[in-house]
Amino acid sequence: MTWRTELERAAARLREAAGAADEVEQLLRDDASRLAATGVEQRRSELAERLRAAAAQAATGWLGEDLAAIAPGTPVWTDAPSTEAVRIGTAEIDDAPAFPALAGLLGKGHLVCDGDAADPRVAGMLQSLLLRITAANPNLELSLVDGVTLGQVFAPATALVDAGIAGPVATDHLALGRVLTAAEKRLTELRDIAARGQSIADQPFHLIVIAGLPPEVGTSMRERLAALAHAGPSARCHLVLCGWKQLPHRESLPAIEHATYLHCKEGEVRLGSLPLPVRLDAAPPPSLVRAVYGSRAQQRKEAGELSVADLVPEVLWSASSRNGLSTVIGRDQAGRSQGGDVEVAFDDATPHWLIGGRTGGGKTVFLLDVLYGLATRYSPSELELYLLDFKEGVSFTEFTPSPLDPSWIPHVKAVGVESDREYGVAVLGALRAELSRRAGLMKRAGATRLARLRELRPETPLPRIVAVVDEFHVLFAGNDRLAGEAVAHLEELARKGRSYGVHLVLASQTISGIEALYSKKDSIFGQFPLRVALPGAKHLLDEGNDAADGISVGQAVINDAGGIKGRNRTCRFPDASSAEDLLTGLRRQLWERRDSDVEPVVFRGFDEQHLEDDPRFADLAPTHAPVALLGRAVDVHMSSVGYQFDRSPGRHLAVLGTSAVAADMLAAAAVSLGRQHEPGSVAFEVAATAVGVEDTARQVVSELEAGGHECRRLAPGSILNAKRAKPTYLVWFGADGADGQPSALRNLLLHGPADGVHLVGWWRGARRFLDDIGGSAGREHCAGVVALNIAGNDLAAITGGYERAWEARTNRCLVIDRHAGTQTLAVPYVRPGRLDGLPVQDIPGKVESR
Ligand SMILES: Nc1ncnc2c1ncn2[C@@H]1O[C@H](COP(=O)(O)OP(=O)(O)OP(=O)(O)O)[C@@H](O)[C@H]1O
Repeated sequence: MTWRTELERAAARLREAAGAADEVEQLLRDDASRLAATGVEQRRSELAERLRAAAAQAATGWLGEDLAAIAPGTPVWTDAPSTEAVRIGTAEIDDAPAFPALAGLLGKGHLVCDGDAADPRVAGMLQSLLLRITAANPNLELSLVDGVTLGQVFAPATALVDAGIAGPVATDHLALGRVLTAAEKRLTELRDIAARGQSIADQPFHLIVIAGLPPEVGTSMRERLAALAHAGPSARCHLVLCGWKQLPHRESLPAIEHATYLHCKEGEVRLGSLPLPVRLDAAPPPSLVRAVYGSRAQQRKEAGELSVADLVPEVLWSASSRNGLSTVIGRDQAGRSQGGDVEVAFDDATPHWLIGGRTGGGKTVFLLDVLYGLATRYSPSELELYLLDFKEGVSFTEFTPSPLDPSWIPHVKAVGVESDREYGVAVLGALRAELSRRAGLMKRAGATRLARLRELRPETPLPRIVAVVDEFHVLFAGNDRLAGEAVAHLEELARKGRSYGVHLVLASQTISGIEALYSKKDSIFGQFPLRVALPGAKHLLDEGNDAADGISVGQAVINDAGGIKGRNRTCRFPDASSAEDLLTGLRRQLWERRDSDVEPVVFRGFDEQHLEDDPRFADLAPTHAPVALLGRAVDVHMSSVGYQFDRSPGRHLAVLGTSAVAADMLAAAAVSLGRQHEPGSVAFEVAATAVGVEDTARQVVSELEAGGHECRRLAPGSILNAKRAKPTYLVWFGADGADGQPSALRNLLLHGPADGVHLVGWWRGARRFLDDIGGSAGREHCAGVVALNIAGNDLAAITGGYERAWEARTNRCLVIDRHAGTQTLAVPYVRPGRLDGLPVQDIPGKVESR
């Protein structure tokens, strides 16, 4: 074969590679006549020059220039290149560089090399090729496989892996198998799109770079590779396949179609049928690598992420919740080029959500994103929020007023922070009652859907309700009565909420604990089609759906079909915790638009409750049915808890327990009663026989006197035999032992109410109290009992009821009215700072020891 024929072939290959060699061919044709006339040397150098020029046209800039000559600050390309050729080395004539050796890759075919990355020439070429392709293609997905150097050859590309442009480097045949499976799946998807007549031109190229095959790779995997090579180019999938060589005693290698072959011999590398040896490109300079990969990673980060501001719609409160609620939550990596925004919805298809992730996995941030997204789209007449958090933390406090910022999110009706299980159950119970109310409304209106009811009853506010329960598994802790109630409420809400516009979001670090506890798992959790798996989520997606295994903080797998495979969307969601100023501004904006000044109820498990803050206390006025205010109920609205006095038998009140909180409760009772009587119509008597109550007693006296009441201090020995000429409240701090006159006490309990004489007393010992009132026979004579730190058994002995389940604990009391048949768990009224000042052993919660 003549030199000229060879070069013509070379030109043909160049054209194949670059699609730009027409010109080269033309040049060769034009020169044919002159070639004969001039010397070989000159002809060679002329041709080399022309080929150099043609190659420079076919592969410009990042694709063709000498990487060592490119400045690190050179920008990567923002538009896809118009040519398919990429330089892999330099063709040499007589050991001197002649012109760039190109291969057609993205948009064209594959590059196959019999050497692998264990050969430094191949390693260098791979590194420079990867850099060129990355710098030139803004829309690229990479899969990196290295079965020969354990990923070493791709170490410079770590930034691409971190940014999600490349998957983690596959170093064994199993990982290679996963890469192939994913590529085959993508291929099918793109082919389907194309088959529907839609363009795939704006889909990213997928380049699989195999630096060397893992040793275990067998026939079937080689055949899969060949099949992928066959079908790949039409679906924008290309291969750089190194280490593709016949092994001794193995069956023959399948052919790789659409490929340019690179043969690495001992001292020489040949590219396709180019008649010249090729010196493969060396590894690029590290500074260039850092600059290119860093800037691509940054671009990917910016393109793949929504900011918190992107969660907010252009116009606030303009959406209708008639058919459901939805908000954007993040951006989908794969769908980036098509916008890729991921929305989540509460609608007929996904009425309830389940969110899982390990501690620090981003649950709180995800919830904040969702809640701000919803609260900015829907007005409070379209959406109400109930937020419960069972962990120690501050997740939802930002929706509520604080001393520094009086604003709140107007959709929020109730927030539980470090909630009691009782509070959680109370909120769920209230939502269930709302469900029933809506069911009644629908029946009467003849509607079967919320949307229809809203049409028929436009005057009735029927917002959708979203209840978020963070760390919901706490509700089930204990497997007791409360857990049973919680399950019953959740089941009902999950089953019927869809029809009535009540939606649940349950978030937890794990649901495995609950699975073990409740065989009803399927019936409950089957009702939660939307699954949000954050890093470390366990048992949230179907078995075998491992989409959440590799995600990092800030990413979520959203699955809208109960966790089944094939319905995952992995997205990035913005970090609300880093946008405090923006969120504060938003909260203010929403707050200023509110049409009600009713603040959300905030239940903070460990907050003190004070009588002075009770709106009911401020409204007290003289009445015939006075009520001693004692605390705030652990219910949705934290309603005030009182004990009513009238002239029926047994209307006395005993506060039981060693805690000093009892003295404060007596004070709250006395002061609130004082407000409900005209001065002079009743007398107050105050006895302080317990140690350490003198201050409180004195304060009660002075407050009652300030209210115009007659108020007598009684000394020990004279407490029960004082003459009472008018209705009287005997407020007794430390009634244990009945001042040595148990029979006088029983007499007072028995006959007092008829004359308007009532005892409001504190007994430190529960059994002492029972003895003083005459044992179980005397129960009927004191209908009001407040349990502080007393044991459940003792309480049951006093009431004759079933209060054995009572568990005394910090800052809680049980208010029992035996006549009304009520038992109310409450937070007792205390003097401000009381809990801070109490020694630990005196805080109610420590059951008295006997
Ligand atoms: N989308 C995100 N982007 C970047 N960082 C995030 C993102 N989400 C969360 N983080 C980071 O992770 C930290 C923990 O997140 P978050 O408080 O939401 O976790 P959590 O799952 O609620 O944890 P815990 O249950 O322990 O409270 C945040 O302070 C933030 O720094």
